[in-house]
Amino acid sequence: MRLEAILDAPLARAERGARRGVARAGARRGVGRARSASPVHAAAAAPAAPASRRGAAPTYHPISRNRYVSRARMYGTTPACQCDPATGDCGEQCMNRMMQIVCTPRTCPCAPRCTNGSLGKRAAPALEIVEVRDALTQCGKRGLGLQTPVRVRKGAFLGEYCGELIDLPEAARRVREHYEHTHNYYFVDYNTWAGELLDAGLRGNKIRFVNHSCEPNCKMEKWLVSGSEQDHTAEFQLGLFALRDIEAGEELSYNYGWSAFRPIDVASGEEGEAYTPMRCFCGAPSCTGWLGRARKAPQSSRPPSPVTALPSATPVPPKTGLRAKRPRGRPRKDAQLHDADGRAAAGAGDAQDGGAAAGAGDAQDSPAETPRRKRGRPRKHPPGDAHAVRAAADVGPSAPRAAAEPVPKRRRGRPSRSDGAPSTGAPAVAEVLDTSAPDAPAQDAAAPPPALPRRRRGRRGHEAVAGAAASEPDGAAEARAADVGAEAGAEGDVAARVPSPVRRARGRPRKSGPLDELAALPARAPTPPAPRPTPPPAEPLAMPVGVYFTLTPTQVAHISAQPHRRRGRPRVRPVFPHASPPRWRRPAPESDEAAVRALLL
Ligand SMILES: C[S@@+](CC[C@H](N)C(=O)[O-])C[C@H]1O[C@@H](n2cnc3c(N)ncnc32)[C@H](O)[C@@H]1O
Repeated sequence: MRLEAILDAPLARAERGARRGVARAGARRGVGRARSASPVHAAAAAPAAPASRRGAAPTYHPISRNRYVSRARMYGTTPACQCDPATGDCGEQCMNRMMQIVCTPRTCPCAPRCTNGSLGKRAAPALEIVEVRDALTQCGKRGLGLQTPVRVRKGAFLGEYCGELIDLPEAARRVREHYEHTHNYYFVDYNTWAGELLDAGLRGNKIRFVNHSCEPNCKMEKWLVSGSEQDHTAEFQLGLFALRDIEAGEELSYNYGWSAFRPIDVASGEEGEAYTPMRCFCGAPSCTGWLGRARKAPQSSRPPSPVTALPSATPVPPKTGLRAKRPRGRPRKDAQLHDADGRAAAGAGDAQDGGAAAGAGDAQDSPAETPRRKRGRPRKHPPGDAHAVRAAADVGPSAPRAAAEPVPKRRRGRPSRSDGAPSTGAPAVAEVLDTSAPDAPAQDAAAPPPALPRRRRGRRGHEAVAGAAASEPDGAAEARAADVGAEAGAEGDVAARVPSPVRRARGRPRKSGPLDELAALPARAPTPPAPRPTPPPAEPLAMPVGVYFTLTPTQVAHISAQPHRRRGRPRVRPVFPHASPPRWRRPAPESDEAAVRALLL
């Protein structure tokens, strides 16, 4: 008896805590105590613990706003809308609302009547969410689900997807320690380019229970709540909205856009090929049978990844949405590496994270388009001048609409492969892959040295992988690099794809060298290349997450107009909206004497 009491104590404490938490939440939202006694609720809202301890699905801590685990929250301003405070309340015509930007009460002209505030504070939909919480229900093979007990109109806000902001190494750790054996994943993509996810597995709210459907009745949207992409201070909120009128008792669902999460995929255009297929049990008439893209899932030759898939947020929009941004010109030579559709999809997916910019830039690396870049007006700034790019795209959060203007300038200004300037763009895995395959014959001594542009592309791609490795201390990036290499083609050897030191040499090509002497020798019968040793299977690090495709064209243009970002975590810049200038900024010297004195100090 005493032993049982001891064993039951943690669970009992957890359930008491869960009841208290639910009761508190219910009291805030006007829900009675009786509902919190449901065992489903107790299990769902109990404090988090590894599932292996109790042999049950992992529980979670209920939270009502995002927690920042891998970094501190960044603060910044959002643009003020143009609504008329006399008549408007930031309704459907609010510019911020249309761009999925949350109004800041401090700057919104309609405050305090603004209805476009933080998703977590939107009062009217919150009532619906409370009702949805009580409708947690067993959904067979899909586990728990969420349904609404009241009728919901189209476009209604149903709740914010709350979770913990984590980076990729932390996500990998959580998958291995908490989620892998449950096959339940609660990651959604937060900032692709920064490698950040929102995880509702350990801490979250009821929106985490919304299942995937191939014919969803909801959609997940990503709203900017503060800061800007340009300053790397952007923070977001994810919200669930009704796609159509939803009847009472209907289960809520959205299209996860399930895919393997690898930041470098953003640039490669190979999104969707590497994830571990998971069967979809949504039961929709048009169900593809798989979470994600059915046409690609069965083709995956990779063994099931231990770090498997997880849901994403929003449905993949028609890929034609960004096709207009594709550089004009002849069709690309390499259909796989420069897949326009893949690029468009990837660009759209991370458009919020600057991915569209990278997509456009990488597309211009296509040899077919190189001559086109040299036409037109001469550049005002030297190629690769980040300031020039920034100046062309200098749109602050207070001028979101002007962001669409500089897009073409920026793209023209991107350094060509032949001008020798360092790339300002984010190197893509596509570059690694593109370099590898064509340059493989260069190992043959009789072959001429490879062309310089390809060497550059390969080097940049290599640096991308190396940079990622440097930023991830536990070697996750190496694993990912190997993973990407394995997924890139039949060879699966990322080491063989990384250019040799000779090919990575900077500067003009040598006039003569060992390779030239070899090339000058009389031709001989080509010897078949020696078979490459099969590399040991790399530990996969594909963490399936979704990609958000919810940007409006204006938002896409806004992000496309911004300079490329570094990979890895963004540099956090302090924001001083109201404070005096920082101390380290000395006032400009007024005279030569003052300037000399300032130099001497
Ligand atoms: C965000 S959770 C959704 C809530 C989950 N059903 C639960 O019980 O906690 C995502 C997980 O639900 C399952 N799931 C959701 N939709 C599904 C579907 N259409 N078919 C199969 N499994 C699904 C998958 O295991 C997935 O990893």
